[in-house]
Amino acid sequence: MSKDPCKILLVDDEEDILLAGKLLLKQHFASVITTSDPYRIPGLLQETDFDVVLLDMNYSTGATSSKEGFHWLKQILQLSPKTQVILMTAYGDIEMAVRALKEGATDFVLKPWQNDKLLAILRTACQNKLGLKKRSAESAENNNTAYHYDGFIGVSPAMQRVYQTIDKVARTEANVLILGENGTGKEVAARALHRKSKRADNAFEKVDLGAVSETLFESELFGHAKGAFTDAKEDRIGRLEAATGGTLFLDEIGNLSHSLQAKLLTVLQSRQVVRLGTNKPRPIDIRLICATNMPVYDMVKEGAFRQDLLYRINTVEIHLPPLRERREDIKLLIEHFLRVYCEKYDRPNLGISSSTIRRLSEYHWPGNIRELDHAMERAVILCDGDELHPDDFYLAPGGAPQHSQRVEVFSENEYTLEALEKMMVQKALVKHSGNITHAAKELGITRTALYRRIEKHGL
Ligand SMILES: Nc1ncnc2c1ncn2[C@@H]1O[C@H](COP(=O)(O)OP(=O)(O)OP(=O)(O)O)[C@@H](O)[C@H]1O
Repeated sequence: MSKDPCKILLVDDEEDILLAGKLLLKQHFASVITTSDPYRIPGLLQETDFDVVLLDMNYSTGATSSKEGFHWLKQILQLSPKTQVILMTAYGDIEMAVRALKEGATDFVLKPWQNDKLLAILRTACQNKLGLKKRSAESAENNNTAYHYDGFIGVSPAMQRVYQTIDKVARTEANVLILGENGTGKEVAARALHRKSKRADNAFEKVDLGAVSETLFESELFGHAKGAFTDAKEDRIGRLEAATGGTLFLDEIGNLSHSLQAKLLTVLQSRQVVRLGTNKPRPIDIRLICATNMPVYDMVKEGAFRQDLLYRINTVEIHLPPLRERREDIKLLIEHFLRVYCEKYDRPNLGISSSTIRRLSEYHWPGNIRELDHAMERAVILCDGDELHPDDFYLAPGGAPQHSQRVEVFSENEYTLEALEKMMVQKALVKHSGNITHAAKELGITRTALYRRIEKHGL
């Protein structure tokens, strides 16, 4: 899973909240800073251009008035007007939260938070902020936009066709199916479609169907009433309802089992959901975007994917070409990621030799742009000199998948759980030529869990 390029500041006087928040958020966002002292906010805002501040409302012992929260909300908006502020409030403080929205907060979240709800709110806030940043950057440097297109970098004819299709369909309500290998930018395309649509001011709700278990599917997508099942402690809105007015992005739709395909189809046809444990249909007004790296048309022929569901979701199709089929974009992407990581890791003098660019352009990038992104980040971190050379990249000769060269052999003494886990992950990646979905399936874990392990073991 790719991290949102978003910088978040979490302010709360309870250390437990800070720890839980940091552990959750750093899996999904590029940078997460926490502080228990609100008086540090002005200094931290001066040091870092935070995209979002997640702010508790009360700091003094026993305080419940939220006066401090309002004070800090005002301060943040004065010091950094584009920063999105999300307030954390206790249950029952809804009136106060509404007042805070009027005073400039972007949104609020109830404590204790539900992880997926918090992540959805933060993602939307990040998109708002990044959209603002992008718009002001675009007007400031028009000369540098020739190869940029709403989150994409690339000038190849294949990408120009993608941009044209996005421009044509974004403002319609057509359902869009985005096809392409892992890491080719399917989510980037989905977000661009949303940002350019009439629904841009409403939610962009992403559901990774590869990561939702069969048992939780209905409650996650359709919601549930309190008591609908043992763990249903309170009423909960589903992701489809949450997307109402906006865009629902169903990622990895090819991974859906047959029975879940039927359930999803029923909802899409009727345009209403019934929360688990209730019998009241609720209308949903969504624009649907789906994506997959699976060969859905072959799957239909084999009976693994329902044809009627495919016809419902593929009004317009967008094919994202693999990087090896648009090599003219590789140099631009290398230069882009080099700029990003030199800034991130404070390496202003680091460059790249033209022979290295040539070598990287010849490689076949089975993991596409995500692999190039990670390779550049790793190289910038590890390079000791002022110029990146081919040796700074762990690329296989002849362009074979990167993972194939890197399976290590463990001796008996090294059979720790960690070592075994690393070995299993490597083996699965090699077997499936770096295809994350297939490797995750073989390992019996979600794609998100696999990405986490790849990061953890530095693969
Ligand atoms: N054309 C592009 N220019 C710049 N960055 C890109 C481009 N395409 C993709 N990326 C970046 O590459 C990474 C992978 O993109 P994204 O998550 O959209 O791919 P995906 O096809 O949805 O992958 P998966 O199928 O594995 O979910 C992200 O960090 C994204 O920002």
